Amino acid sequence: MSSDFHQSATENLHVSAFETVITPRQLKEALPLTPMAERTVSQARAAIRNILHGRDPRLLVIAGPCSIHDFGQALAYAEKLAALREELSGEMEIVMRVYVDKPRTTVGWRGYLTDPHLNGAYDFGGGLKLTRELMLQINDLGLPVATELLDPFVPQYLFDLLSWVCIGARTAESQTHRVMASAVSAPVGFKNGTGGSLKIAVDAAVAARSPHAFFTITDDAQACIVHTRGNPDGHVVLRGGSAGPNYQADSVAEAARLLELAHLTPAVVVDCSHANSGSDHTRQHLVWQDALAQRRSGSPALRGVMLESHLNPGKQSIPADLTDLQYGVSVTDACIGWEETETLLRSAGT
Ligand SMILES: O=C[C@H](O)[C@H](O)COP(=O)(O)O
Ligand SMILES: C=C(OP(=O)(O)O)C(=O)O
Repeated sequence: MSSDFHQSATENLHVSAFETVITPRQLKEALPLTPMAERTVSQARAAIRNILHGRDPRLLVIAGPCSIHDFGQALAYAEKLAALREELSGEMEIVMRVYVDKPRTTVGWRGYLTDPHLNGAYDFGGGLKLTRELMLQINDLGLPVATELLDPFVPQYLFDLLSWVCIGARTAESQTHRVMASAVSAPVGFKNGTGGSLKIAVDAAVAARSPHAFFTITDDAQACIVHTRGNPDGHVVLRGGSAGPNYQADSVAEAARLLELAHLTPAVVVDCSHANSGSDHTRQHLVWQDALAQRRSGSPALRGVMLESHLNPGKQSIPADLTDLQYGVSVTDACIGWEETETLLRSAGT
């Protein structure tokens, strides 16, 4: 940890340390994209684009833990999901949620990327290495990876490994995130705001479609300005809001209408969790079934569904003694367990 930073009467008054960290180039040289991972990402991005733009009738399914907190458990989940992805590939394009950077309503554990040891040590360098290794191994299984884009410098380290990216409900209105999304090589879904505003998500997709310029770092961690071309694959993720759920047909139709008005492809993903389930994992199946019924009744805009799912159902608080953690149970939002995940995914075609 370096304490060598400039302090004057007007700056760094609330800072205790600056700490240098591995550069994007060093991380990518230590853990390079494998040929298999490159194939997984390229093929999944193309498939997801085709689904979003209505050229592939299959369902996009983004399933996985609310947050990753254990490497081995994440990989055990990935192995099961990779097998199911293969089996159900005629009906759906399955992508795994590998969410490592968590936005908190106030405070709380911020995820595997920033605090991989779950102990408040904020070992970002370790979190970057573990996350890249995990995402590589999952891609090497042939299973594409999805994550939430939260921290502005993370894309340089990890985004060659991502097939689908989300801007969450707490940041969809943020210009910083919208302009970053304009640079992302994968399709980006924008959640409606926590208050329920659909306009926030549609405005975000409109903003991200345009070219922008913003501050970031190069692969060598040199401060730079990146000039972007704009992301043509922005879409909306309905996650409910403080007034209640918004997965129903009228909300999907309204989202599609607003996207079309903005000259964007009317592509909508329904999140079965968060405010659509009242954060009650035992209600996710109701949203899943409703979304599938909408598709069966011919709703063309509903192109994808998100599930928060882990090896075991429910959630747990992070205990003081980490050996007390229950195996495969979420440490953030409650998830459905693997058994129910498998049942729901298999039921999609019936
Ligand atoms: O998806 C996860 C959570 O809903 C989000 O990170 C907010 O969590 P919190 O309200 O527990 O802080
Ligand atoms: C934080 C998440 O969702 P939201 O932004 O909808 O709260 C999430 O999907 O992990």
